[in-house]
Amino acid sequence: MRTSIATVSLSGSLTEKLTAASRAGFDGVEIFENDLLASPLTPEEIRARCADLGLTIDLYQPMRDIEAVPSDEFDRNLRRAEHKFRLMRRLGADTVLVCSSVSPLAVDDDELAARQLRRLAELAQDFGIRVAYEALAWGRHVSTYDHAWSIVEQAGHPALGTCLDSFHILARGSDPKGIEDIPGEKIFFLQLADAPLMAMDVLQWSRHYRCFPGQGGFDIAGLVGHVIRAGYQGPLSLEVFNDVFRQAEAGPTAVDAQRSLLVLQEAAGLAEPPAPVVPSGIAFAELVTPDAEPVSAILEALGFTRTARHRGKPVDLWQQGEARVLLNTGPAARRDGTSLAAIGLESPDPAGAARRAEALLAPVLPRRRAPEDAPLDAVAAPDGTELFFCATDSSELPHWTSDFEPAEHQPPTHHGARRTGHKPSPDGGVHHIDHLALTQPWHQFDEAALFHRSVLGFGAQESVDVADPYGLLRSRAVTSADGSVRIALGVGPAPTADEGGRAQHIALATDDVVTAARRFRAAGGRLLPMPPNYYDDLAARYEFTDDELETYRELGILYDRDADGEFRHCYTETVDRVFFELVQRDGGYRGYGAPNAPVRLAAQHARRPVG
Ligand SMILES: O=C(O)c1ccc(O)c(O)c1
Ligand SMILES: [Mg+2]
Repeated sequence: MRTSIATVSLSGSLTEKLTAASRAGFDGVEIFENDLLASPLTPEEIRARCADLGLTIDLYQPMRDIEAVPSDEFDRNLRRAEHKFRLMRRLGADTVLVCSSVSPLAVDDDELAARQLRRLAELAQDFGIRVAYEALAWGRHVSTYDHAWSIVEQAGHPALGTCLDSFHILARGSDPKGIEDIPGEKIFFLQLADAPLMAMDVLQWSRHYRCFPGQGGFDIAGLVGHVIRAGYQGPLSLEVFNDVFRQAEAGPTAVDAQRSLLVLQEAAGLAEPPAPVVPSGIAFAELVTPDAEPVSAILEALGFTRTARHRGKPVDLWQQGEARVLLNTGPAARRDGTSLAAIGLESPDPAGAARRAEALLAPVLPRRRAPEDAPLDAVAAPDGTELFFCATDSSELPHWTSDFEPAEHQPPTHHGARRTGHKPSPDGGVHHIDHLALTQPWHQFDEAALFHRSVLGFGAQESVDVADPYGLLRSRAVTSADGSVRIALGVGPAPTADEGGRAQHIALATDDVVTAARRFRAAGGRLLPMPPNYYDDLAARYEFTDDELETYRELGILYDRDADGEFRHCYTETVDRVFFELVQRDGGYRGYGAPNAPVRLAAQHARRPVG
């Protein structure tokens, strides 16, 4: 279907918004009146700019407080409307949105509302314009879509129809099934916005927290299904008032918006992009660092072995069980310091995964980063992390490991060997990467969750808020259905957050975190100490033996439990942005130890040099 976006959804000048919408592949725009008022361009110039960019102007909006008012007031409203109709002619826009009145002058009289809207439609018709009447969820007397439709129906004029807005409909808790009772040709416009489910004033909710479909808690695809079954033929148009998007760069926001519509159309059965290819494991995590020493020392103390080195680049492969960490001391590190730059995802069909990603507007990266590399399909996540689709054990596909040659004087390597599953390692060894935690730029949290869900076919868990001593951290995990890939997406306290706010980490799975922690320490590793008060509290909440508790306290091991299992975890020191976590996940524990995160964050802040 045709796609459109309201200029209010994007940041910047009108010109910047139009350019971003066009580049992201939108067919049209809704011009928000304020964007036009503030623009130095004449209506004719805006019209020409849109035409140059291949955009139609699908809606001009909003016209407010028109209907159900005393007749002298209505006469003034008609005069105002006529003025706007002339403007719309100059713009080349043929549909105007009229939202239900919030005026104290408006009376609760549907018959009067219908009569006045009919009069407005007659005037509009003289200008070749159609009026789309929308119920604002906080309208004074009209606040539901079915009420707005019944007034439109009463008015009975061909130039008057209704505008449906998913936010107003779903925020009021209306049943969208009734949409199917509206004749499709009377649905003049469809505006789409999602929102996180919150208990708050509906106007504030709408003006600040709307988000793109798939980023909130509403069933937008279900609603669209009803609208399509009603026979609606117009565009799918995004109208998102959001405090974050207002500040973020328009270009990436427009791409995020277009991606949300692609996924929405797939969910509503209106489009069939290449199917998701869900990754089946983490092949590797790649750290870049300007100085290999500190991270190598930690890896070594954790029991990793440097098993191989890249044939053409300063990249080492460190391995333990199925956990593989690449340590890259190439040029990128000088720019970013120590950070998690890339993730290798085991994929049953790397080319298919890349096709899916490309169809969903993920930036596809060159298949070879350097001439000597094996060709690998790769895309960039919104935060710039490179995602490689790998097939470590496939006989037909190029191995990423073939770029590496065994390190000298090292024990025999396992890379390239057949996957044997996760062998129990009661000796405290690490057998695989349990999860990766990536901190997103402050304005890309919703985008990141939608990206990982839609491009990689992951499920997204609920977002959790974690108290940091200097702000609030939000975290949301995206995982493959079987839990073989888990990525925790976080967002730091503030745009200006220090490096701590942008920390990343690699969590390593062990069957025995106590032994693993002891071995790490015995090998010279430094564990993050936790405050004694935490262990007092653990003693109050759970029935540990004194010995057990003392062991946890001594090693800085944290504990959590859910309905399915238990979680024990501890942390290494931090190098620049990066640290490691050792985790023991027992039973079917699904979380990431979120209740312990405030204590961990405070402990990490306490270790940071004061500056
Ligand atoms: O918040 C508002 O005023 C407003 C205006 C126009 C719309 O289409 C809408 O959904 C909300
Ligand atoms: Mg609307």
